Amino acid sequence: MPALSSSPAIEAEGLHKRYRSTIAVDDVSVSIGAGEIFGLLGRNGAGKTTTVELIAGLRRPDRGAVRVLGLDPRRDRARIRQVLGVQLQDSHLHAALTVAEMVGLYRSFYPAPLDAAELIESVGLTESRRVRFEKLSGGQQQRLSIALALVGRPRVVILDELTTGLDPQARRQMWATVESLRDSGVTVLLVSHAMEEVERLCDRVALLDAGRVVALDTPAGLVGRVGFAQRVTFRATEPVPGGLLESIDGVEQVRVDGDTVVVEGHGDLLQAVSVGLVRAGVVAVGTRSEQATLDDAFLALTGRRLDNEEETTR
Ligand SMILES: Nc1ncnc2c1ncn2[C@@H]1O[C@H](COP(=O)(O)OP(=O)(O)OP(=O)(O)O)[C@@H](O)[C@H]1O
Repeated sequence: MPALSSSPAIEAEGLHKRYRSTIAVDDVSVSIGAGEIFGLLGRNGAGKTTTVELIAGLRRPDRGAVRVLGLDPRRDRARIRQVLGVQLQDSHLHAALTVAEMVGLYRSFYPAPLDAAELIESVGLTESRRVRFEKLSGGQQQRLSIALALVGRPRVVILDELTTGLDPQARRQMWATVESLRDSGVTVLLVSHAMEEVERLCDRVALLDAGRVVALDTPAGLVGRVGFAQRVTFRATEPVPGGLLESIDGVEQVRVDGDTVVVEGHGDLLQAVSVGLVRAGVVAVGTRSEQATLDDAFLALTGRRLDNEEETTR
């Protein structure tokens, strides 16, 4: 096998998967470098889970090819199992086994597994180590499935919806776990629909929509495609004179929805808008300023927000 540093850890080319009438994955190609944290971000049903199942060798693509550390995940199953850790949504684990028993069982599959007590502690399950899987909360089950993905010291890890259903503290703990994986050179493929998580953790992100990669870049690179950098929102106590906001330096777009005004643009927008309103004698209340986010990038690229509740907003 060639030196890992010079060859991608994961290479998928032209992946295609159809379930009856649904095209779940449509010509997806990604090349993920060793030691990278790579995010697959998209709405529910975008094809994220199917894509990682194809990469992990759990499903057969209709077309396309996959290599993980130079191995074919479907042909080289035994070797893949030693180097690839997979945590999928809805893992069906043995309901009657306790946390400690499950970790013990999985440790037996690997030549140099992680220390059981340390692993259980790292996912915050020490107090629950004698609790059976079926009695764990959803968040605890999820943390156990992550521990089991890591137990064999994999060089590549696939994590599907890492922190869905976890409380904020457990979520931060999981993020720290992923960051320490990266620090030790492990390649992480992270599936998520939580943009905050992706923005914080990922070196690069593929935005997936309706089975296709619509953009692939660093989080900052994706946000840079939005067309504006800042958004200022306020409520006007009286109508804003026509053209006033549009004439302010840096303003790109103005939207008015009832008494709420949204201004998008570049530079020190908050300062510029505030000064412009004061000069015109307009009193603004509830003013807030935000940076453009991955969600804005997703909206700009697909016309829909990542958040499934909110359909097209412009
Ligand atoms: N086993 C299956 N049989 C039929 N259709 C499927 C199957 N698995 C997924 N699909 C469909 O394929 C599409 C992609 O699903 P997939 O689970 O890969 O998306 P996802 O982005 O992971 O979504 P989620 O975040 O909801 O898991 C969806 O339309 C889904 O309904």
